[in-house]
Amino acid sequence: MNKLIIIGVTGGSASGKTSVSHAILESFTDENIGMIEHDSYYKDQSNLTFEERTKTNYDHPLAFDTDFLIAQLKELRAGRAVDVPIYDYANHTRSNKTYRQEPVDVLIVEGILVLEDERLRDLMDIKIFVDTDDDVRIIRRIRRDIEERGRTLDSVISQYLTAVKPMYHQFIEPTKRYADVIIPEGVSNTVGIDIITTKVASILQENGNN
Ligand SMILES: Nc1ncnc2c1ncn2[C@@H]1O[C@H](COP(=O)(O)OP(=O)(O)O)[C@@H](O)[C@H]1O
Ligand SMILES: O=c1ccn([C@@H]2O[C@H](COP(=O)(O)O)[C@@H](O)[C@H]2O)c(=O)[nH]1
Repeated sequence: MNKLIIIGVTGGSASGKTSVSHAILESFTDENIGMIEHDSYYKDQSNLTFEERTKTNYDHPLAFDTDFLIAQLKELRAGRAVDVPIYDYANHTRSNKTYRQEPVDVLIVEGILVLEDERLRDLMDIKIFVDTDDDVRIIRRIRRDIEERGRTLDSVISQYLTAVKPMYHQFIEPTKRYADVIIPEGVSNTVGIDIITTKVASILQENGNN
């Protein structure tokens, strides 16, 4: 069995983490590569009313069931498939659906707080921080949350000021110190993406995965 390579991709909300992760995935069309989002492990809140769920701080480490993510990463590392929960952003809770993630050679683990937990960091071979200015991120988030996550302009602004911004400065931005690579401007930074894919290819070769 090949050794699993785990790549952590973090940065603030709407910094471009998903776009960077997809760019890395697309560079390895022949390899066995996959991606897991930390957001899939937001805690189940089906015991709360919708109104109560809107008040949760989704940018705090305690909003996530990181123990479950770590357990599933260890299963994948042991060569066993896992059933990843599917999160429902519009209803702010875990759906009752899952998807099957088979064991892979390279796995990207993406999310705002994936470098915050030391146990998660210790599982990673490469740690990436996508660094995008706050004003660009809020503009992108307004558009995305209204178009894709069922939000109003007022709710996006209020959530940004009360949770997203303060939690970014308290918990996310400080994890930049753990990153091996910082990618300013995300997916537009083609040199940064090339450097990462070259490194991944070299680890795969060293491990004899090809
Ligand atoms: N470099 C970029 N230039 C323009 N738009 C971008 C860029 N990177 C991401 N976006 C857009 O910004 C939004 C958030 O990007 P995404 O990669 O999903 O960020 P994250 O995963 O960090 O929340 C998406 O609508 C995406 O298409
Ligand atoms: O129910 C929820 C769960 C999460 N959020 C917000 O999502 C972002 C993280 O996703 P990105 O794709 O990295 O932006 C986080 O900032 C939470 O505030 C939510 O609004 N509701």
